[in-house]
Amino acid sequence: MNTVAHDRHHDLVDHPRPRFAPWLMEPMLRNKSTYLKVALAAAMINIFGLITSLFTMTVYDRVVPNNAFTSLVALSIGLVIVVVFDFLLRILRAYFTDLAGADIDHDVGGRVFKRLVAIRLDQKKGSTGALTGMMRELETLRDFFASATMTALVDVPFIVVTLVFIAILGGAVVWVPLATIPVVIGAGWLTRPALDRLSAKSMSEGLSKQSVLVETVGALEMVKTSGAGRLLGRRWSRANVAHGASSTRQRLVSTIATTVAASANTLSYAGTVVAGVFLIADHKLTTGALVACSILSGRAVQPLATIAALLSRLSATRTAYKQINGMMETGSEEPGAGALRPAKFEGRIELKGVEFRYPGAAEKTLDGLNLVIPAGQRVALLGKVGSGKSTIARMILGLYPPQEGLVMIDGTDVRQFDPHAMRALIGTALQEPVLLSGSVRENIVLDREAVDDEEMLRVADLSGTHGFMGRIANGYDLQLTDRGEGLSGGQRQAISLARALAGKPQILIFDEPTSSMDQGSEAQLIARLEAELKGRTFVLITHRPALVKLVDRIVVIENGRVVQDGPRDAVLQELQRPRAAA
Ligand SMILES: Nc1ncnc2c1ncn2[C@@H]1O[C@H](COP(=O)(O)OP(=O)(O)OP(=O)(O)O)[C@@H](O)[C@H]1O
Repeated sequence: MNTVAHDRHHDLVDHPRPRFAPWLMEPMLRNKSTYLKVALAAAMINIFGLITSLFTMTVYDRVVPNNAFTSLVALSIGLVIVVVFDFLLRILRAYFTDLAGADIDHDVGGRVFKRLVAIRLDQKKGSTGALTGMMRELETLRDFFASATMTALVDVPFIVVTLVFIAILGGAVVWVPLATIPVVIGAGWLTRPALDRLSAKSMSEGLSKQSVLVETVGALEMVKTSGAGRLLGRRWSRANVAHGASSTRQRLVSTIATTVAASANTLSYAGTVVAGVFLIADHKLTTGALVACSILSGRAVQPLATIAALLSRLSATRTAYKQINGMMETGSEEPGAGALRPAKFEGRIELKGVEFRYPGAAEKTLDGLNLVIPAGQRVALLGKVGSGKSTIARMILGLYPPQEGLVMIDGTDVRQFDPHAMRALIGTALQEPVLLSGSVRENIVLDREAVDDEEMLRVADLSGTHGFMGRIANGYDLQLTDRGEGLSGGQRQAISLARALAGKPQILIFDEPTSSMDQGSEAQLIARLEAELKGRTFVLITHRPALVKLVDRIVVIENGRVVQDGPRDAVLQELQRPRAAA
C-alpha cells in the first residue's frame, strides 16, 4: 500500500504526465483549428436558441395583445433567417466534427498499428484475440471524437449564459432550473464510478469473447477434426453470458442517469411555468417572458442531459484509452536515434554466454550458450525437441533479448541495430510457414524495393515454387486467403523459402525448411541451394538427415548448451557411434 502511494507520489512529483499520451494528444492538437470551428458553430447555435426565445416572448407580449400583424411578419422573416443559419451551422458543425474525428482516427490508427507491429515479444501480454479486440477499441475512441460528445462539451458553458438570460427575463424563476441542475450532475456523478467499473469489466469480457472467436476461426479445420468444438463452445457461451450480464448492468446504470436527466428537464420546464404563474399574479412577469423562460429553462438543462447520455460512452472511451495506452506503453522495438542501419552484413554471428528464459517460464531455455559462426560458414543446429534451437534463431534475429550474455552480428550487439533494417538483411524461413492474404507474388516480394520480377522468378525457381506455380491457373497472381489457405503445406513452405531467399541476403536462417516436403522435392531443393549458399552464412535447424548435406559444420544443442561441435562428417560419425554400439 505504502509502495503504491509512494509510487504515485513519485509519479506526480518527478514525471508530471499530460492527461492524454502523445499518440492521442498530438493528433488532437493538430485538429485544434477544426475544433475551434466546431466550438464557434456550437456557440452560434446556442445564441440562435436565445434569439428564438426572445421571438416567442415578443410575439406573446407585443403582437398578440395588439394584433400587430406587420410586426409579426417582420419578426417571422427575422426568425426564418435565424432558422436557415441555424440549419447551415448545424450541418457544418457535424461535418467539422466528423472531419476532425476521421483525421484523428486515421492518425491514431496508424500510430497504434505501427506500435503493434513493433511490440517487443518478450513483453507482449494477452492472447492474439485479446490484442485484436483491443485494436477494435479504436472504434470506441473514434466514436468519441467524431460524435456529439465534443459538441455537448461546448454547450456546457452556455448553461451559464442561458441561466443569466432567464434571470434577466424572469427574475426569480431562475431558481427552478438552478435547483434541477445539481440533481442531474449528482446523478451523473454518483453513477460514474459504477459505469467506469462496469465498462472496464464489460470490455475485458468482450476481449475474452474475441479470444475464443479468433482461436476458433483461426483453427477451424482442427476444431472440426479433433472435436474441439464442444470445449470452445463452452468457453464461448461462458464468455458470452459474462459479457451479457455486465453489459446489461452497464446499460441499466447509464439509463438511470439518462432518465434522471430527462425527468429533470421536464421538471425544469414545468416548474418554471408553475413558479411563473405566481410572478405573473404579482405583476412581476409577463406571459411572454414566462413562455420564453420555460423554453430556456428546458434548454439550460439540455446539455447536461446530453452529457448524462454520453457518460457511458465517456467511460467506455476512458477504458478503451487505458487499454490502448497500456499497449502503447509496452516495450517497443522502435529504434532509438543512434540505432545502426547497416547496408550489408559480412555474416559473422556470435553468441557469447547467452542465458535466456522465456517470460513466465520456470526453466532457462539457453544456459550459457557460446557459439561463433564465421562469415560464410554453413552450420546445422541439431538437437532434441525443445533443446533450444529455434530460440537461438530468435536470439540472432533480435526477437528476444538475452537476459545474460551477448548476441552479435559482425561484432555488433544486435540490440544496437534498427531491428527492421537488420532483419531485412537476414533471410529467414521459420518453422511454421505463414503466408498472408493476397497474391503469391505479393507473398514473395512483400513490397521490398530490392526484389523485382526477375529476382522473384529466380527465387521461385530456386525454392521449387515455380514447379507447381506453372500448373496453377493465374500462377503468381493466385489470390490466397489469409495464412495461405488454398495451398498445400509443402507449397506454402516453398513460397516461404522463396521469400527468405529473395534479395540474396548474406545471412540465411532456415528452421525445418523441408518438414512438409516429399523426399524428391527436398532432394531437388538441396541440389539447387548448393550453389546459392556459396559464400553466405547459413544457419540450418533440422531433424532431416538429407539436409545436413548443405552444411560444413554441425553443432548439437542440448538443454540450451552446445554439447557437440565440429566438421559435419566428424560429428555425424560421432552421433551414429552410440547407435551402432547399441
Ligand atoms: N514463446 C515461448 N514462450 C515460452 N516458452 C517457449 C516459447 N517458445 C519456446 N519455448 C520453450 O523453449 C524451449 C525451447 O524451444 P525451441 O523452440 O527453441 O526448441 P527447438 O529446439 O527448436 O525444438 P523443435 O525441434 O521442436 O523445434 C521449449 O522447452 C519450449 O517450451
